[in-house]
Amino acid sequence: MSAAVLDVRGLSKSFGGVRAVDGVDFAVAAGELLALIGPNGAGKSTCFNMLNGQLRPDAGGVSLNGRSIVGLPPRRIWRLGVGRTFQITATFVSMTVRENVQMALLSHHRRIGSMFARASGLYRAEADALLERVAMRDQADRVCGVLAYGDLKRVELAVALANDPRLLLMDEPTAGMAPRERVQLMELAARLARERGIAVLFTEHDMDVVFAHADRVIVLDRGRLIASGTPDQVRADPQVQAVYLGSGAMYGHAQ
Ligand SMILES: Nc1ncnc2c1ncn2[C@@H]1O[C@H](COP(=O)(O)OP(=O)(O)OP(=O)(O)O)[C@@H](O)[C@H]1O
Repeated sequence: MSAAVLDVRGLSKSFGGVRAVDGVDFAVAAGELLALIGPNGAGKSTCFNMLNGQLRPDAGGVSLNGRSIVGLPPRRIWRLGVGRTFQITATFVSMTVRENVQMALLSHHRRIGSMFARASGLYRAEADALLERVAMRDQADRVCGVLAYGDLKRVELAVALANDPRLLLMDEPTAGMAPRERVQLMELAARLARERGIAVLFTEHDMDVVFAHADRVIVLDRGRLIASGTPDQVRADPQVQAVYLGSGAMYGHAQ
């Protein structure tokens, strides 16, 4: 396994008396898909929001390729190579698929100041190359507002890739998708992660997706890391089974 892209040590955050994230340690390597799972309220979103700078940790360290990013504003963290795909898709619905990716490329290359109307030829080839990678090239001229949900998620992946991320945070990437689309999206994410050496951290409620696509899994419960290992190790862990007992989630049913 290559050196960690993301290294998290003792990460902690409380809200009032609630220890939302409590002394959590983990690392993600280049090309690796790490799933962060846990029941509702376990601390997954709080953890994500500390990694992307939306929340400041009370304690702990977060480093990206050996550089501390704790306390940096979200924009700076994004610039350093932390991309994110959203549960609610973050594309501009009235713009075309290609324009959305061009906008992301303009922003990455710090040319967002140039008038977009005049700049519509900029990064067109790069945008099309990214769209090719996510199998959306043939829909480049459609406005995002008319796309099927699964297609929109692939555009969102291309938008995230435009920033050339070292770490990609995917917040429930397959929520709202049909089973076949879920498999396709996660296979695509895994392929891109390996090709580009991107570390991927994702949260997911669908255990089929987690066990089929994660290289490793970490489990939070009430803010604490209770298990980590391969999908098989985590599935067989009695503490993990106890946390999920009765939810049916460990057996592939909706939570
Ligand atoms: N801004 C906030 N103010 C107060 N409490 C919060 C806040 N954000 C989260 N919490 C609390 O922190 C705990 C962890 O919440 P968090 O949203 O991180 O869990 P989660 O694992 O993402 O849950 P879910 O799967 O339901 O999205 C919960 O008890 C939650 O109520």
